[in-house]
Amino acid sequence: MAAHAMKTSINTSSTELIQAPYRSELEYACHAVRLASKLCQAVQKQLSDAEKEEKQDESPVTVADYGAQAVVAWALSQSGQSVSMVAEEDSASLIRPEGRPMLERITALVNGVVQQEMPGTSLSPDDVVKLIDLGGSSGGQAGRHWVLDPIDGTRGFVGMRQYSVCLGMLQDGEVQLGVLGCPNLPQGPISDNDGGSGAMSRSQDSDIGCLYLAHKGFGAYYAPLSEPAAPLTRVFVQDVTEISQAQVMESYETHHSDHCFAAAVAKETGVLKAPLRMDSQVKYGILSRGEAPRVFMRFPPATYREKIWDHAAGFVIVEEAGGKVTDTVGDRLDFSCGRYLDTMKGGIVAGPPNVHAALINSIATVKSKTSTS
Ligand SMILES: Nc1ncnc2c1ncn2[C@@H]1O[C@H](COP(=O)(O)O)[C@@H](O)[C@H]1OP(=O)(O)O
Ligand SMILES: [Mg+2]
Repeated sequence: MAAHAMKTSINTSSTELIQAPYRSELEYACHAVRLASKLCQAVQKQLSDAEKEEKQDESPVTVADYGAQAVVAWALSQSGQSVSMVAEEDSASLIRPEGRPMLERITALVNGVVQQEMPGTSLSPDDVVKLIDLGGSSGGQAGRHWVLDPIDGTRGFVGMRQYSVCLGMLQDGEVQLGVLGCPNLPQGPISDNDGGSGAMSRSQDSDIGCLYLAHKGFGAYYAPLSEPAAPLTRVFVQDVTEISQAQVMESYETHHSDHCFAAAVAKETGVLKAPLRMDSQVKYGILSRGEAPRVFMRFPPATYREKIWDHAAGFVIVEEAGGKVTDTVGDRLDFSCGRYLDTMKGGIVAGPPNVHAALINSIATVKSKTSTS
């Protein structure tokens, strides 16, 4: 496939990224995430009041999920390089006869986005199926694999809360690039309301929508999601100088992460502030931007199998912002084992290094207290 000229996706001119080996790939990735975020925003705006109320009808999120995956695959393919992608969705349910109406809705949405980029382009339903199925790679230790969650935080998307478009790039088993599109995240200071639907109620504001990106060895950066030409700002995790003032970030959904266990760990460590509950990987973005001393903890049910696309982008962004991201025994996350993070033990702890070790110790203490009580 011939490479096409890219519109500006990020303004790397005054940053260390000028020297980075995967700078071009990062530019394509940022462009892809911006386009997919645009598609998701359009669908979320159209959610009817009934859909918001009932949260029963999963079709808007399904359409946006598939559509965002197709748009990312299309935008990455514009580089002219072959694309191997480990992504959440596949076309199995769309290629059945009863999936045809959904496939047609998705195709119309995808064309709406790609035609703005490249007038005259018209993708057929078959093209869209092929793009979605580029996500069927099994990843692993060798070669290059893009890692995509087209909508992380589907509950947040339907609930008009936070969600993110998450794209990472694995090269020989290491996450080299990460891009997080956070369409509902305020650009200014986060308040506790922003975890719920508070941020959406200020959706008329222009100060909503954030893009975080990182290149291994070359830093983590922020830009407003809708301003491709804006200069990138380098971001750093904030150290915790007073543990009582640190804030724990955790899942909004109670069944995604054990809030009681997190509260016990926070207490054991000396944290006094109430937690900030938010959906999706936006929490990694908030941690990396360092506006306040925060940490992120996730304790999923033991039966839950964690996927690489739910953490790859956030992982490299936080690490490049100077933070530490491990499982609950302090081991680095390993993204080279295929589609799942199967070596991860117990969940995820992320934060500035000066408090990360204290959290890991507290987890061990709380576990031993619960097993002996
Ligand atoms: N039963 C579950 N337990 C733990 N995590 C889950 C569960 N179901 C979905 N998730 C995933 O939790 C992540 C959301 O992060 P958070 O819990 O921090 O809001 C998403 O990746 C979501 O998947 P999905 O991307 O399919 O929505
Ligand atoms: Mg996800």
